[in-house]
Amino acid sequence: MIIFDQVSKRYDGGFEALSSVSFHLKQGEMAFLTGHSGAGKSTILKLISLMERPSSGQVRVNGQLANKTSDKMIPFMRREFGVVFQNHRLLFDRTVFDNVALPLIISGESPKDIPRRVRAALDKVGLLNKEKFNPIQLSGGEQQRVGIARAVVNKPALILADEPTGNLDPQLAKDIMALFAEFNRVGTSVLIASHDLALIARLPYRALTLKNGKLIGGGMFD
Ligand SMILES: Nc1ncnc2c1ncn2[C@@H]1O[C@H](COP(=O)(O)OP(=O)(O)OP(=O)(O)O)[C@@H](O)[C@H]1O
Repeated sequence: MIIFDQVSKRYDGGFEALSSVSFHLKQGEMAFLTGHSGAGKSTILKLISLMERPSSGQVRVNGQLANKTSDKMIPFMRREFGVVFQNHRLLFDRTVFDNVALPLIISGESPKDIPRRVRAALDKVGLLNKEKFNPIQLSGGEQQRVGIARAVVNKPALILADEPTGNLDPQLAKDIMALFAEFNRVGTSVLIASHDLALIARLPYRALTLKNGKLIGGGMFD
């Protein structure tokens, strides 16, 4: 699903955020990406989501070589995955329903299919009864669930999450991880950047560990 082969990333200004990173996230696998602040976790997610290009090495997502993807193809490739952010990035002037519908509208989904798809996504995260609410009326955990519904509404093959439990208390963080595990059980690949080492240690998933831009653990294929 994701292959990094000797990937380095040097930002403008010369700072090397990643040095020769290699790993393979298999189709249907769920794994964590961990490491200290500034270790390079977000850089890896940005390379996968084509927000950044590698300085050297190869990034493959779903068989496609990301280095060679033309700008025109990027929106099509991005439909293959859903992204979950720590701060939700929800639109507070729209309802929960409208927030979750947004990716479908952007990808040109037929309007008659949108309500059914949005409600299916809200059902999966347990928020079917909150579709008319404004996100401001929801708790932090519920807002994060709306963000997850929005990420999965396009039925992506891959979910990328950047510190999805960063603002949540331990019980809510556990619930959110259980939700990701449920999507993984039905075949979705999941990669979660997190520095919550206690939570990661309790869960049975591989942890790719970064230190100063180098992968120091979990990078082996099997
Ligand atoms: N656009 C950029 N230009 C220059 N340097 C950058 C840029 N983005 C990130 N960096 C640097 O690259 C390093 C890795 O950043 P990255 O955001 O990948 O770390 P991280 O592990 O996600 O950290 P955090 O847990 O704090 O989010 C940091 O030192 C950061 O300052």
